[in-house]
Amino acid sequence: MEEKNRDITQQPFTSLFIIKIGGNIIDNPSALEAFLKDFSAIKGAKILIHGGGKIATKIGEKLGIRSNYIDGRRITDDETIDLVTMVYGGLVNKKIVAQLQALGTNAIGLTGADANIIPAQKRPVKTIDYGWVGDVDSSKFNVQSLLSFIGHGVAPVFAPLTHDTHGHILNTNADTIASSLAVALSAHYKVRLIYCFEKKGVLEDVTNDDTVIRKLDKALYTQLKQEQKLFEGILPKIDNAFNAIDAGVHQVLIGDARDLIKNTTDNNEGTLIY
Ligand SMILES: Nc1ncnc2c1ncn2[C@@H]1O[C@H](COP(=O)(O)OP(=O)(O)O)[C@@H](O)[C@H]1O
Ligand SMILES: CC(=O)N[C@@H](CCC(=O)OP(=O)(O)O)C(=O)O
Repeated sequence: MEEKNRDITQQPFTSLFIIKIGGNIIDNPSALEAFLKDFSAIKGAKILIHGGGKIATKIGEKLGIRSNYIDGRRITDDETIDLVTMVYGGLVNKKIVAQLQALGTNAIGLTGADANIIPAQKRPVKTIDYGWVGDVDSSKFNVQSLLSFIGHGVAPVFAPLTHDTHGHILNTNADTIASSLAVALSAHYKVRLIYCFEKKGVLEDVTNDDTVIRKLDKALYTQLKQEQKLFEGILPKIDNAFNAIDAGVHQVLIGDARDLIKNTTDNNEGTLIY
């Protein structure tokens, strides 16, 4: 087929890096700058998903909006959804996109509402009312526009926001968006999902960066949880990582944002989930 007639949404089965960056890095300007330089240097298809929970909490405090979390999910009432829409969809997303443009990477900032890429369901109230929090199902994602951006060499940058298809923005955990996008795009690309944070990987001893667990399967995960060596944010991150692997994502890694370049190669650092 002639190149000019090639349907760019029909991708050859090549590699795609889906990279998630968390709040501790975003909140540190020099760490973020170094990370974005490395992200820019990655050749080929790539998507960035950012969090920003820490920044939303800080700005909320200045505005008199208190943050409450249950099981790692922010209780998102009316004023909190406005707060996170401004912080994730505006401040954080647009600053990252502008920095990437300055580094020569053509990026487009998106929420899940844009191009209807991530329709979500407001979490039903059972014992806890999470408010405007969205649960996602990767089989409902509309990835055609994403494929088109990627096919044109544009890197999508996602804020952790989705929508309920009835006009409301929903707050969705960034780790979950990353794993679900990885699943949705695995039909089109060989996906490597990389969770970047401030530690070397999943650690046997959280206070010692020399104790990286290089390979983590479910049996070892269960054992480490029983030994109480894993707690807080790393637990939902690992759960999301296993969900991705179970749903056919080629590779999932949890590692240090500073090791991003190494973690795009087979000579990776960090923790490989399998
Ligand atoms: N064994 C462990 N190895 C690595 N991190 C751990 C471990 N146990 C608990 N953690 C905590 O999990 C945190 C990562 O989760 P989180 O703060 O949600 O990251 P992010 O905001 O980057 O997504 C680490 O900063 C660390 O405090
Ligand atoms: C529902 C829910 O909890 N959403 C998260 C979204 C941000 C996030 O995931 O940020 P990090 O990756 O930096 O933790 C929140 O508002 O904190």
